[in-house]
Amino acid sequence: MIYITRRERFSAAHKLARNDWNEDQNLKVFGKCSNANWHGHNYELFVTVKGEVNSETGFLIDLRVLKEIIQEEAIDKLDHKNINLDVDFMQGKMASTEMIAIEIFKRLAPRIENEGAQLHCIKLCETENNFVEYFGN
Ligand SMILES: Nc1nc2c(c(=O)[nH]1)N=C([C@H](O)[C@H](O)COP(=O)(O)OP(=O)(O)OP(=O)(O)O)CN2
Ligand SMILES: [Zn+2]
Repeated sequence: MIYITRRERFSAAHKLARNDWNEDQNLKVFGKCSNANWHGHNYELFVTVKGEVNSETGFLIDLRVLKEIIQEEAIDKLDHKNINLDVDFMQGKMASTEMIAIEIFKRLAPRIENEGAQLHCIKLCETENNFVEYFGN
């Protein structure tokens, strides 16, 4: 079993607020990230894949293929977008780092399985101080 990781980056806008809560409730829970305070982050995404090395190619997965999958399923959808408003797979969900990581995992896992490997972890850094890791369960 070996692990390989590809890093990508995207910039996106968001806010943290529930439509079914009033301004005070949102402010209390989400603070400066809530209500009218749209703001952006330069996210860093680490996609870690696991599996066996193919003895002929020496590859677990071709990193060019992994790059293409991440680009199509995540970066094209998220980069320079408003996560709350523009991103189809985030509709009806909080635009938190946790939820974005979970949704990215769900989108990438089947594509990576088609390549004969397994998605191990999505690590998503929202700021230089805050990141989440999701392992699929
Ligand atoms: N559990 C979560 N909590 C918070 C999330 C999140 O995604 N999951 N997100 C945010 C906000 O998006 C906010 O923009 C984070 O910014 P901030 O707190 O300013 O983070 P910094 O790392 O830049 O702040 P420092 O105080 O300098 O560490 C809030 N909570
Ligand atoms: Zn934020």
